[in-house]
Amino acid sequence: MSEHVSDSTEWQTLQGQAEKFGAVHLRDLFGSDPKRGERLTAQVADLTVDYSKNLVTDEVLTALLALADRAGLRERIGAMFAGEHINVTEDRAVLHTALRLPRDANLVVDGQDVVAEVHEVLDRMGAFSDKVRSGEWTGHTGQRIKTVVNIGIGGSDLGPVMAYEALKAFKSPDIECRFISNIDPTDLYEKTHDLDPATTLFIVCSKTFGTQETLTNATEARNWLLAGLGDGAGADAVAKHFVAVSTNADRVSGFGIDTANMFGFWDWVGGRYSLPSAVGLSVMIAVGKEHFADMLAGYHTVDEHFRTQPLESNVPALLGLLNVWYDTFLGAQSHAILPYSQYLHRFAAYLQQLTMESNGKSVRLDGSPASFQTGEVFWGEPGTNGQHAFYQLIHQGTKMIPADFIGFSKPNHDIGEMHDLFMSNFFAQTGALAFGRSIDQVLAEGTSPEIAPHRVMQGNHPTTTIIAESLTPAVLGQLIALYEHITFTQGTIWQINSFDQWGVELGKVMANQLAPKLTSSSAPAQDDDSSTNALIKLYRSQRGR
Ligand SMILES: O=P(O)(O)OC[C@H]1O[C@H](O)[C@H](O)[C@@H](O)[C@@H]1O
Repeated sequence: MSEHVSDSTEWQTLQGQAEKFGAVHLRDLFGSDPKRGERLTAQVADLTVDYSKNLVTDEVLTALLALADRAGLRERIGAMFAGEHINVTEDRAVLHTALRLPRDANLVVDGQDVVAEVHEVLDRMGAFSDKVRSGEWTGHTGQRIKTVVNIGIGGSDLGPVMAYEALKAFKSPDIECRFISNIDPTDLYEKTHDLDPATTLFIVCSKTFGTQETLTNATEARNWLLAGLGDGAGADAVAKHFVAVSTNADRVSGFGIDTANMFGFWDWVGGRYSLPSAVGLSVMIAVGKEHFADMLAGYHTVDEHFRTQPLESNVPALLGLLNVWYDTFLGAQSHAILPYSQYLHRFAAYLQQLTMESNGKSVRLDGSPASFQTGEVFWGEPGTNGQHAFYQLIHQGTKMIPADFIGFSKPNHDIGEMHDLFMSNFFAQTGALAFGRSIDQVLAEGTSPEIAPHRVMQGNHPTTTIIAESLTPAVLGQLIALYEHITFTQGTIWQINSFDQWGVELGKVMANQLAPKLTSSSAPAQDDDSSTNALIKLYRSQRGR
């Protein structure tokens, strides 16, 4: 580990291959190998992954696998699953994979029986969600809960809201979930103004229980609840309408939530990896503990694949290596996530935190600056909406944007011919992106020579196609674990710490320092830079301060 992977001969080999890669076209790669599509398709759990439309030759794939060996990917995978403190800047184990171990597994880390603790919390979550779903858990006035409002941000929001939306087809018709994340008061207002406090349960979800946005929203939600319930509502009412998810029991009780109503997790779960922990409580209440268990089992099958498969058939490792190829060697800046499923409409947003907070780093584990490009910008929208918005730039723009197309053979709701039409777009797009339309084809269609260049599509745009039979809780867990391990693979090659997020901290500190200058009419806004000073002055004058 002391040596830099970027100084290795394997790295240089890939640089050499990248330099001559401009001449390679997917048309030729498919033309010279009629079985490429089948050959470069792999299976992980229920996911069929066709990576044949990527800009790689067998030579490049071999070189990428050699790079993975050089970076010690196998050993790093082992270290993560064993609970070694691979998050060196926080001296923590990285054990989100333990959250989905089956009950009969064994894992003792730092003297802690991890599996027993995980299942103890899962059991408490299951019992609680059963009570809420059945109506046995009632609010202050004795009415059953109709709306569960999760208050959290970042990893304490994006996972739950994504999974809740993704699994709508599996949710109880009697319970709706809402998610408040932004400290913008309009978020709190919009999510609560039409609710009845008597039938609303808040889950205050925060790993640290120190996040300004979440604690402020939770305080105002408590005010809203007590005001709405009226005279006599106090600590007893809060106990009926507020539960907490956190690693910090002291702060939870300091906030006024009984720790009997707290669901814990551990510092070895990063926020962006925390959906399968108690952070998923809102999702469990919505879909039931059995479906939640199916989701965890789905995660686990991909975890086991990643842990045990040789790298040449290890799907998350291969896709992670492809991302390194595009990003570091071919200079791609971004990566599109294009799910052909409306239920996955928050999936790209979820992956943004997972991938960009993990791999948005420019310093290596040994403290030296990374001398190459790391983490890509992840972005995307569900097909076919994206087609009518930004696909033009992918098809005919000047940028290389590798894209993941995620689709399902069976829809959760089948209506007429709609799903076949939907999926015909899915298949058509990856074909058009790969093979394009030549000038000869365009002219042969009768287009005038002046217009023809505008209608030519160069093709050669890389895509990966991921298909499952249908979007179930298990498949959702598999998809998330796939991307978690892709992210891990990239971070390992780059020798960065994918599990800290120091960059986020500065903004938090500065916001807290600035807050008094916005609210106090006396404190002059003078000690910041001239731009910030002027902006604060404007803000204060518009607020009448
Ligand atoms: O769950 P919390 O402790 O409230 O943290 C919420 C979020 O806050 C941050 O600033 C981190 O960058 C995220 O990784 C985290 O998910």
